[in-house]
This record gives sequence, structure tokens and C-alpha cells, in this order.
Amino acid sequence: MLKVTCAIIENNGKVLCTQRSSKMDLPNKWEFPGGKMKDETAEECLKREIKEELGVEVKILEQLPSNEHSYSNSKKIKLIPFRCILKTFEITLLEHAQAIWLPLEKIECLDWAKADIPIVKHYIENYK
Ligand SMILES: Nc1nc2c([nH]c(=O)n2[C@H]2C[C@H](O)[C@@H](COP(=O)(O)OP(=O)(O)OP(=O)(O)O)O2)c(=O)[nH]1
Repeated sequence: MLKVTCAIIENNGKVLCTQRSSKMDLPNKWEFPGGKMKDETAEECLKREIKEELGVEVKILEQLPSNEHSYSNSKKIKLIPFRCILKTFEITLLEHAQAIWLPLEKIECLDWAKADIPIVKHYIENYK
């Protein structure tokens, strides 16, 4: 199973939501920024991916419950979310189609990647 970390980045009561580009797999789906774990800890992976994708540094607040999802027999992922805040603030979109800051009550309206849906629900229920 592929381990994938992702960042729920909070700022002023809003959360950063990013849309995958039409050229990535799961094209145009919304996700939390992050990516596949290499030979590193989940925390190292998250910080590396956020720097690569958004050009910013994050501080991790806490790890939230992971979600396992099978997109197909050959593609199973374990998505590991972390609540974060920004340490540097100038976001540059290096891979995503777009990024938006949304208040909690609006994030459920987006067309999320399937693996994210239980994570979004858990987050809304516990942090509203
Ligand atoms: N980053 C991220 N990936 C997610 C989320 N939800 C979800 O199903 N995925 C899937 C999409 C991809 O199949 C996989 C992560 O791949 P990725 O393309 O973001 O990872 P990466 O940056 O390491 O990719 P690569 O281009 O180096 O292969 O997990 C999410 O919230 N964030």
C-alpha cells in the first residue's frame, strides 16, 4: 500500500484546499497538498512535499487519523493527514491547478478525491 501524507493548512479560520491539474492522476480533483512517502518519516515527507508543491514551510500541529482507500486493485493508498500552520507565507503554485482558502463549512462542497472524503468529514466534525 502506498503511503501518502497531506497537509490541512489552517489560517484565520480557513483551510487551504488545492486542485489537482488536468495532467495529474485524479485530474481536477480537490485534495490537501502532499504526496507519496519515500525513505523518510511521514513528517519529513509532508514538509518536503509542501515545499516542492507550494514553496512554503509548515509547522505541524498534530497528526489526524489516516484513511485507507482503494482506487483499484493495483492502487491502494493510506492517506495520512496532518493539521499544520504556515511558517512562511508566500504560496507559489508549482504543481496544482489552483489553491483556495475556504472556511470549514464550505469545504464539503468541493469535488474531493475519494480518499479525502472521510478525512474532510472527520476534520469538520472535530474542528468546527
Ligand atoms: N497529495 C495528495 N494525494 C492524494 C490525496 N488524496 C488522494 O487520493 N491522493 C492520491 C493522488 C495520488 O494518486 C497519490 C499521491 O500522489 P501525488 O501525485 O500527490 O504524489 P507525488 O507528488 O509524490 O507524486 P509524483 O508526481 O512524484 O509521482 O495519492 C491528497 O489529499 N493529497
